[in-house]
Amino acid sequence: MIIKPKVRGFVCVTAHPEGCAAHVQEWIDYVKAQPSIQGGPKKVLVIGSSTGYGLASRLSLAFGARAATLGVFFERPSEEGRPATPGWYNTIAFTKAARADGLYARNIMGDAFSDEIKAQTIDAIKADLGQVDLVVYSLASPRRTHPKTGAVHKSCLKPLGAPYTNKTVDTDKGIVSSITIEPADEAEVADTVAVMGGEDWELWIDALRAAGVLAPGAQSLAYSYIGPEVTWPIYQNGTIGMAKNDLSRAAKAIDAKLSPSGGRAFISVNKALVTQASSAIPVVPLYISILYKVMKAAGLHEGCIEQMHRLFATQVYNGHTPTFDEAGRVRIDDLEMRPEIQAAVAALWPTITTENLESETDIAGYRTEFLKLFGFGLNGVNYDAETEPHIPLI
Ligand SMILES: NC(=O)c1ccc[n+]([C@@H]2O[C@H](COP(=O)([O-])OP(=O)(O)OC[C@H]3O[C@@H](n4cnc5c(N)ncnc54)[C@H](O)[C@@H]3O)[C@@H](O)[C@H]2O)c1
Repeated sequence: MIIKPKVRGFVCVTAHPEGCAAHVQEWIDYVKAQPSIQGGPKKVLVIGSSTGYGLASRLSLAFGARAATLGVFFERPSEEGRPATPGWYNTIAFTKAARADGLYARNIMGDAFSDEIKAQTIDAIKADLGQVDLVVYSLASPRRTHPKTGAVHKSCLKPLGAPYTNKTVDTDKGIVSSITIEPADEAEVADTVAVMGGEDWELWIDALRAAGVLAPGAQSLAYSYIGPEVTWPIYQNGTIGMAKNDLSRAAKAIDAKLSPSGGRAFISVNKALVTQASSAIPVVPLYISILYKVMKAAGLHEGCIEQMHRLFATQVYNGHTPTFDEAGRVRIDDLEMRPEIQAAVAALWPTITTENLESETDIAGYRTEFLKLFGFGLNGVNYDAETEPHIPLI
């Protein structure tokens, strides 16, 4: 099958297996070029391990600290005439490379919100690892079937209280327009908290503890975002922000459970980056396009792999302990939030139009990164050649 990108709105419905493998290899090469992480975890469970920050976490710790990794994710396999989703191919590429390097890597494909996948994961830990010393929780999902009630909760990205109007960009067509988003009702807030809040993270930790598969001193972390005021109505003060507040609540509750044995749980606030999850948020892709322009010009740009490697190498391991902000979070978004970076973004924001989008923002870099998520635009891959889309998971 010859596979080309097919972009529909904020998703690409195709993915290229060799391109995804080349993308994973770029990340491995980055990690291998850094000094190794000392005192890192030996056995790591990553929930949401196939793309974005979760994949970058898994890969940093495998190749940077030689950790054994167990990954949990939910991806769609290939079908007749249709490639699999990128995380499927990423996971195969990661696993092959890790095993070739003598590293343990095992994968569990299925709904992490379910009791069944939690049980399968615990069985895998018992069989192969005994216990894990780090649990990374990096799920981003549009829906969750609640394991106890069976209710299906759908998350939404809406402001609270009043409609929110701002600029947004159609990243595919390059059109800057004004968007008004109506506020969420109470049920939508509750649903978004049910999907993206902390309850499932707590259920995971409770299940792992009850099964005795958390090592003494085990740590757990989850990821959040704050960003600039221009995005607050839709992010920090919107439905997703309420879910992230609940994630912070869960971090404290989990921390209280892990700290008696010398462990800890905390949230890392990460930089805004192009991922499948962030491309779906109104306004944010325009912000990212401007931010990339400003951060690249300042020599401060980082992608997922640089962010996660820096998190583990400078905040968690290598003899470091985390530096927490006033709310107890690690701020690996520190470079994004520097006053001079935010001032430059804020100055550009009102001036951006469809006409100057290409010259004044890094929309080109946004598009390149977006296509890379699906394995397109990687050096050394022949996109005109036949490629095998049906690859079994390993
Ligand atoms: N992208 C950003 O700009 C950004 C910034 C800061 C924080 N974050 C946070 O980082 C975390 C990860 O987001 P991302 O951007 O890397 O997202 P992503 O879409 O790249 O990755 C999501 C992962 O979750 C997995 N997943 C989704 N539903 C699942 C399910 N039901 N069962 C099992 N696995 C499932 C996917 O397979 C994938 O591995 C989120 O908490 C997000 O809010 C993202």
